[in-house]
Amino acid sequence: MNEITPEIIENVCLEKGANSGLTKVTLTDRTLEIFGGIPGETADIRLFTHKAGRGYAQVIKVHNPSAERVPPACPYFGDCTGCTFQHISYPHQLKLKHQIILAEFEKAGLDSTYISEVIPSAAEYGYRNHARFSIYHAKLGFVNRFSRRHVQVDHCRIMNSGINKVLAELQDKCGETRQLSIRHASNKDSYLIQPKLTKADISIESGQKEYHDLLLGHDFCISAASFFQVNNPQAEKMAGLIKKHLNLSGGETLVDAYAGVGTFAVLLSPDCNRVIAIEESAAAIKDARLNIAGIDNIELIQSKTEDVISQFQGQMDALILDPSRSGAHPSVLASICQNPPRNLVYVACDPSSLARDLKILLGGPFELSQVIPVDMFPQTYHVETVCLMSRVEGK
Ligand SMILES: C[S@@+](CC[C@H](N)C(=O)[O-])C[C@H]1O[C@@H](n2cnc3c(N)ncnc32)[C@H](O)[C@@H]1O
Repeated sequence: MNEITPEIIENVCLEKGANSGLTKVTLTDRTLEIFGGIPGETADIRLFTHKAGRGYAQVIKVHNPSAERVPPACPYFGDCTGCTFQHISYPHQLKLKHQIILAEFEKAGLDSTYISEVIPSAAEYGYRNHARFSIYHAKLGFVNRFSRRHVQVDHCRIMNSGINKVLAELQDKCGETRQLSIRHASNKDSYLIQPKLTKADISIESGQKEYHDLLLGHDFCISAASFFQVNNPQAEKMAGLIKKHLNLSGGETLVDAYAGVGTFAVLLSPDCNRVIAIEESAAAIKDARLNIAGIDNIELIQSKTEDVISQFQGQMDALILDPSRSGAHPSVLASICQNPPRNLVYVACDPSSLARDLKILLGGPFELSQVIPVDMFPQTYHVETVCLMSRVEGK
């Protein structure tokens, strides 16, 4: 068990931290990770937890604010730790995200010169179409990741206006559940609340099995259990980057691995002869079946990518890999290296597993064209990365 302590330590110098958006303080007996700081600042910090020479603390007073420090837009920032970067100017957030990817590349011994500037999100706030609230005594909010204290949140600045409307409606009324997922389309008047709420004072409909949203004008059905990109305009930009790199001329076979509800398969299908979309989740495949209605060149395969990718040896002209945070299974990478498509795009939400997987692909028959970070998640340290690769001729 961590020890909870109100200890305050004054005048510590904040150093560059690990890649979780936190700064670091090195004391004689312990190293602390610090929320709310910027490297180079001197600050007073309040200790949350410490154990075995490690711990977490939060900035409570800054003595020499960085030029990049801005007032957080949200009154909950710090109590709520969902956002880690609200105290940092948006251009500097982008620089930090660039550095996070660069650090992972350097750790893995990869050439970081391919990493371009981070593509900013036009909306710095109000961009998210999906919220997962924790509930305590009927109140919706988030759990502070260090103190584990529940923080009631009446308005979340990074969620879209639809989610905030539902939040206002449901605040204080959700005692029948501990978690609540609210998804609200960015481009349609469609929403989903799970689980179903049954209390008499709740007038809003809940328990929807799915909702719909538009990406590049295409209607996608998304079930409660299915993944969908949380920042629509950035997802559209990402699809554009992938399309440009794959440079399809209509005759190719594209494999979309980790396909979700068919997002990239659908958006790129007009450019190919055949699209094979592989996805393990039954819910996402069910959605994808609806999403490809009327498109006759997409085949859906419900399977783990590692169990089927080798079946397409010699058939793949182009490949999209968009795995979850843990990255691609080693056997997927081995299979791709054995039978390389001409063009490959790896979309990653975790820079560390990306670097690990790139090491294998670039040690094989691929070369990097460009690594393009896309800011899907302003105000947080998270970053999406689109890696554009091609087969090295003769390899
Ligand atoms: C980051 S999401 C990407 C989804 C989709 N490409 C999109 O942009 O909406 C990763 C997807 O991979 C699926 N997945 C996770 N592990 C998998 C595996 N081993 N094989 C196939 N799909 C998997 C998840 O269910 C999820 O839908």
